[in-house]
Amino acid sequence: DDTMNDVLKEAIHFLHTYYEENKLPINERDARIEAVTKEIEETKTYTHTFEELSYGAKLAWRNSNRCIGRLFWNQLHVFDERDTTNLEDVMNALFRHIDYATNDGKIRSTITIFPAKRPDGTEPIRLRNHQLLRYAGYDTTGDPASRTFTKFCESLGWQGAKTPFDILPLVIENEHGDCLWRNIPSSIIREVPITHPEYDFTSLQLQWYAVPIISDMILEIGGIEYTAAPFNGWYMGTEIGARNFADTDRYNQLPAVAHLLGLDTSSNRALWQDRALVELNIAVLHSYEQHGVTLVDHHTASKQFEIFEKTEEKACRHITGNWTWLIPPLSPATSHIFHRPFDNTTLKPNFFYRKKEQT
Ligand code: HEM
Ligand SMILES: N/C(=N/c1cccc(CO[C@@H]2CCNC2)c1)c1cccs1
Repeated sequence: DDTMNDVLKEAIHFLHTYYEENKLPINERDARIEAVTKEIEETKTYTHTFEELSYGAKLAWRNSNRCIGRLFWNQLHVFDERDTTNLEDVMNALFRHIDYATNDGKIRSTITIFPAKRPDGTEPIRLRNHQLLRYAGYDTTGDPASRTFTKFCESLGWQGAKTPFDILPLVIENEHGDCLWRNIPSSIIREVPITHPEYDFTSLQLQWYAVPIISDMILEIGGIEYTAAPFNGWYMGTEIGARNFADTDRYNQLPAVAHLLGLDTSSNRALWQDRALVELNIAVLHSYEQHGVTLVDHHTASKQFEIFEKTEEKACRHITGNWTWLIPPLSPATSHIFHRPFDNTTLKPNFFYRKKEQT
């Protein structure tokens, strides 16, 4: 049937790439393809070797068109948790991911891969969080982006302290719909209080967590969908300073920063929002550096991406990218990215959003 043929087609395409890029013998490739074909005929799916899984996750990162951080695509630590289905064990693997990736501030790019979606479409494990570390959103305080998920957590019995920066619990489910939630041990949570090198920012009472760990995307490798595969890198400063703290439907801090700086916020032409943005982003970069937590500024990140373009060119690989996401939200035209087009073709392996009806 066509699903089986789809998996087979994707599997063969992935295995050709895997064997070619790793300079592995053709006869071994053909033997592997034969074995995989048989396994798919018998079971409608197949099992990746650890090496195939690891390289597939790196390829998915390299193919992520919206990611500016792809220079380091080949440096990804992979935790293989494909045999982990017990909810308590899954929860502990998530705590281990947070701890390993944080590495006392010297962040390590890491992915943990739980069992894949089965041929019948059932998912052994579902992670309900958008990111493993994120702040709760309440009606009048916290992160508005988390309001819906916070209400869901409260419906499970979770109660936050109602501060602007309450770390949400991890919420996971198995195929039977059994749901387990746990607060993350404070010992593995690394956060950075925001200060400014010249101005006194303490009255803003801002902080952010060290490690962004996306936990709601699907990793697809060779036709296999890993629906629970949380991954992290480190932040680019603008994500925190120009979006999370600045967006009016997030922490909306530009007016408070402008007042603290004594700016005239009554006139657009005074560019008070722009001055507030720059100082807020200077504060974020300064604070992470002071606390020894990895963070990249958007100029360095653009330079690194430029090197990535060149290394891909040298490897005779066609680079794909999504211009609208790749340009940084602060001073975008200072980046070379702004001044060139990108082919936004979707290559595989890759990371995908979960389709809405699957929620
Ligand atoms: C190592 C440092 C990294 C940096 C600085 C970085 C930076 C970024 C930034 C700034 C974005 C845009 C996010 C937004 O605008 O909301 C992004 C998107 C993305 N990154 Fe990276 N990244 C890094 C590592 C990784 C890793 C390790 C993976 C996966 C293995 C990854 C996969 C992705 C994906 C899939 C997206 C698009 C997400 C979406 O469509 O919502 N990145 N990255
Ligand atoms: N620095 C990062 N930033 C992000 C990467 C992917 C997604 C996001 C958050 O995306 C949300 C959905 C659209 N914008 C906010 C942030 C990374 C997270 C995990 C690995 S690197």
